[in-house]
Amino acid sequence: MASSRTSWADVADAEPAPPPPVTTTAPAAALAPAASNGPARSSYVPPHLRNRSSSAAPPPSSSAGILSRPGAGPSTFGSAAGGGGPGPGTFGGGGRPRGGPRSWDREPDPFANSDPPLPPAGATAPDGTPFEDHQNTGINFDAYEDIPVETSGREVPPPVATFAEIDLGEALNENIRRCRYVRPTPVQRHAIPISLAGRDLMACAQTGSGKTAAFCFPIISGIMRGPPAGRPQRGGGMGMRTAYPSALILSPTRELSMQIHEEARKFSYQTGVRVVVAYGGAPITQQLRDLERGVDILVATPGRLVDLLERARVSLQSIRYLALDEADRMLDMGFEPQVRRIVEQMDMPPPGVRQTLLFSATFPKEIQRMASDFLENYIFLAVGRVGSSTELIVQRIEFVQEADKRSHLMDLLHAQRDTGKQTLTLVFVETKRGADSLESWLCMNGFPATSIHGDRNQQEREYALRSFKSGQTPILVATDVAARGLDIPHVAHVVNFDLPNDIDDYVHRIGRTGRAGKSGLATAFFNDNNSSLAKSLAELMQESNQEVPAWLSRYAARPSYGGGGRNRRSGGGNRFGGRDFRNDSSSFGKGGSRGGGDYYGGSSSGGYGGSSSYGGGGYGGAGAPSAWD
Ligand SMILES: Nc1ncnc2c1ncn2[C@@H]1O[C@H](COP(=O)(O)OP(=O)(O)OP(=O)(O)O)[C@@H](O)[C@H]1O
Repeated sequence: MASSRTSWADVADAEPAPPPPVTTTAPAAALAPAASNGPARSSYVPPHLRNRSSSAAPPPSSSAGILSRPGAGPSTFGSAAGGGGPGPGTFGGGGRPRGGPRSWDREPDPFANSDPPLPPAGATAPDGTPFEDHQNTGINFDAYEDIPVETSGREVPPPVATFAEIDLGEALNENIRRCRYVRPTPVQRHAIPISLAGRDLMACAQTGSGKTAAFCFPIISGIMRGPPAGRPQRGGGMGMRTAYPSALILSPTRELSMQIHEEARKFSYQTGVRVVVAYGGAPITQQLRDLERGVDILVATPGRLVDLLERARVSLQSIRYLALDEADRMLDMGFEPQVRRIVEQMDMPPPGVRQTLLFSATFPKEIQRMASDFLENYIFLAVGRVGSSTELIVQRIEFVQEADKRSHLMDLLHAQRDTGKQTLTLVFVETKRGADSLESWLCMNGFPATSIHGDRNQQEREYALRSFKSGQTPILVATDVAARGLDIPHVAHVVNFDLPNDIDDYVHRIGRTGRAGKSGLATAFFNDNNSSLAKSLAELMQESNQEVPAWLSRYAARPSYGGGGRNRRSGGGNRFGGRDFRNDSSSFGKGGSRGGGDYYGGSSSGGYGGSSSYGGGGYGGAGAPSAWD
């Protein structure tokens, strides 16, 4: 892998470069406060200088200082110092912790628990080969080489082949090395240059293909180089302070927000960029304290964010970057009202002023159309077919009657145990009650299991996830609350004990295995109750080069099966939905009516929002505020 080493050598040897010009399209209006820095502001070090020694820090009137963020004004930037706010150094401004520019030395090391421990740069493996060759063991980038890529939109920036080709900044490059990322994945190759060029992006790429880094890297890099964020200032009443993040990353579940936060903290380690997470089910006081220390990137679930906005503890007026992970989920019926409220009805700068990045593995056309309200002159990127599953996942569909499911699962688990390999198995069920009961039954039968669903409190959910990840309980029974985004190493087998109603949910569920180039196995129990999924399932399997059982093809061929429900693939003439909806002459434009076209809506109660498995602080069951998380 000579090319990999080359890219790392390039990264490692790079001289610290002077701050390059800001490449985003954020408006470059003059930053008035820069000229009137008071004493408090003199202690402020912009993010792009925070990874340098204090002697190297130029005065605030550097190139970054002539740029403004949206909504920035004298009252936003630094007024805390003069207006009864904290004194010098109390709030480091822009999220930098207290103290001088070297204060990141005290930043907890997010790589401390790396498993195995990270060897020093340049270390060699026992066989004498460079360590880089052994990093991310099992990553099979060749699996991604022939992947079809579609981009559309005006003036699409070209992709890159290595991280060294992209000027992300020295500190971020060092963190990429610490993460042991040798080469960008395909979605990163395309998405990072597009985002760095300041363009809005709707990106679709298969599960486990590195989308988190694809949106985090440009955001962190842009914040490091861009104008300083506003410091927390009084404004919330009762002497409370309002935080002004520069970037907002929204995700649909608490666990996914926590995971993105952990990832983003690694990527931004020692860059001076501060990442804070806010999600429901956890005490808000700690989150408020974190926000008061300053925040550049806020990762949040919609419900908790609305709470913080209503308490005036967060303002979105300084947002330069908005990212929606699992964007199709965030814009479907369950979440759309809250997301619109956050993005359109609060104080967030409009599209074209902020930069908006939407990512998911699935992107139904109707959701694309809706998403276009949030974007301006955007680029559509599809890496692999939209909504397809990776060929790295071997999919097996077995015909199992409801009454036989448990014994069938037991057979699978016994067979797995007989191989002697310690693997993690994720079992998806439809209901919260079903999850509890299957968990107990497995435990009674000698298979250590735990469960995660919306009726468990947050502590229990987090404990379950930790216990599963560590292998202490190698079986996790889950509802769809665990279907999206979670990146759990060593999940070798996903079992769809109950199949979902929607093929996209199936794609996300099985995507918990076969990640980052590793292979995985997904087994589904199919019976007459799942007949409406037959056609889309058979199509998906065919497309992923999987063997489709003859009986499933027969089910799929029946005219009464597979054509309805929420299975957009079966909408006819629109297989895979892997196209930019703007290129589809039959699509209705911005502002067109909803509910037509190939929307897989069915009834609203049958849509995502109504699934009983999402409830109780998760997605919300029927009638519950789905995103109050
Ligand atoms: N360039 C890279 N080299 C090696 N590993 C990578 C690289 N980029 C990301 N990864 C790893 O790949 C795994 C999957 O990444 P990530 O969770 O971002 O996938 P995703 O595309 O967001 O998946 P999903 O659609 O399920 O949310 C993670 O463990 C991540 O650390």
